[in-house]
Amino acid sequence: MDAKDMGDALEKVLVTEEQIEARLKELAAEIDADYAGKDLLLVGVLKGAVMVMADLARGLSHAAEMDWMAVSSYGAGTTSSGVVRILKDLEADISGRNVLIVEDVIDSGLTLSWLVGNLRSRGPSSVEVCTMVRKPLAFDVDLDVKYIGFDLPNEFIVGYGLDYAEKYRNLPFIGTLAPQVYER
Ligand SMILES: O=P(O)(O)OC[C@H]1O[C@H](OP(=O)(O)OP(=O)(O)O)[C@H](O)[C@@H]1O
Ligand code: HPA
Repeated sequence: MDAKDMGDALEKVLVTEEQIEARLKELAAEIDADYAGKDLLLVGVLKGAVMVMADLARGLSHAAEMDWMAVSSYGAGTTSSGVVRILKDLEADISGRNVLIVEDVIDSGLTLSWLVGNLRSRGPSSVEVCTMVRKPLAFDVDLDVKYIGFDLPNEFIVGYGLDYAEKYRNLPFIGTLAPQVYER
């Protein structure tokens, strides 16, 4: 799916496919350097992180492992409920491991702060966070995010894994939707 397939649903592109690709290369180089000689387990948060996980992992020289969690913090709408439930847990035992959580977006920060606390309680050597997008509300939460793709304003975004009502995850760029989409 691309902009031409969206009809009047696309409002604007905020981050292009080329910008995402270039930034992921930089982040992969940083991660390779930081974890050189160490074990690394990438933990993707389903479903939104699928795209960033796939592209980031392929950009690494490190023989990192991958595992997945699914948590639910959003209902059908566009605001976080703050209540987090584990829908799918990790298969890996992370005690003594270096864990890097891979996310598509940190918005209110509620999902990540809960997830970091949950994973820390399992005795890993380290827990860090990599996100494609961070939004300003996350500054209000005490969260240390080591790898950030883009800081974007407080607007609802779709594409590159991010959905509205489960759609638009398969856009190669990140953008906003025209207001009429929310009224349909
Ligand atoms: O910082 P927060 O306000 O907590 O929001 C961020 C979370 O919301 C999105 O997931 P969502 O629950 O929409 O699930 P999805 O990845 O399956 O779309 C996103 O992937 C993050 O996990
Ligand atoms: O802006 C967003 N878009 C899609 N999903 C999200 N989950 C939190 N914030 C967002």
